[in-house]
Amino acid sequence: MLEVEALTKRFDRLVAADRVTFSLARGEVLGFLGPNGAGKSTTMRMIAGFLPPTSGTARVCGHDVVTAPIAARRALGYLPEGAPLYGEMTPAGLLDFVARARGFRGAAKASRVSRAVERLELERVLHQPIDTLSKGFRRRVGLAQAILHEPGVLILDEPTDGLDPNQKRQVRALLRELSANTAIVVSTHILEEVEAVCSRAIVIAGGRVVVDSTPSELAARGPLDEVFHALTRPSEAAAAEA
Ligand SMILES: Nc1ncnc2c1ncn2[C@@H]1O[C@H](COP(=O)(O)OP(=O)(O)OP(=O)(O)O)[C@@H](O)[C@H]1O
Repeated sequence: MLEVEALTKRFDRLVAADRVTFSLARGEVLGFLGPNGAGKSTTMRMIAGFLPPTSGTARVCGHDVVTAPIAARRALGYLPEGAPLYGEMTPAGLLDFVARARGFRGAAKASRVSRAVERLELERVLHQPIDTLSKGFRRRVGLAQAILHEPGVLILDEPTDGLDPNQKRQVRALLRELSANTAIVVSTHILEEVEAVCSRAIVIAGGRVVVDSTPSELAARGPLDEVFHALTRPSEAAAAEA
């Protein structure tokens, strides 16, 4: 479903993502872990077609993000960091707009929108401007637009950021449900989230993949926060890469 090949992004002298390589099958939920500035968002933005790679590429359901960006975007749902949305629109208006942009009309459009509204429990805020919603609801509107067309690949940049514990649990359950037919990449700072929803875990530090493993293999190395700390210290990251 998703193949990422030596994806690299340079910003002047900084290499924000350095030959990031992995692939992901349907049914897998990949936790993308790493400290602030590790290169997670940069990598996700390149996969989602929002940032051109300096070199390397990714294929979404077989479509190359560099040479076939429109086909790749059709097959992908993306929740950007912070979920920038059109604040003056209502969730109802935004989801209608997104469904139209995705090519749905009439009854198909209505059913896609109502399914997304139901899954993210947006009924009671549907007609309120997005700017006036709580952070958690804005995040849920962002998730609703990402899953509306039931894409083969979902790229979610910190999907549970700003959600209260009940909402976190609901979103994690939704991700498990969606994963049956989807390959999902989730970036997070929350280590227990990786154990709760992910079948794979990649740790990225200094733009490089330092571990590609499973949450249980990581947990077997010791308490997850200590393992994470050890892996992402600059000297350890360099050693793991060497
Ligand atoms: N447009 C840009 N121009 C210059 N540098 C950038 C740009 N975007 C990101 N960077 C830099 O690239 C590096 C990786 O940033 P990125 O946002 O990918 O990290 P991250 O792992 O997502 O961090 P966080 O967990 O804080 O969201 C950082 O040093 C960041 O400052």
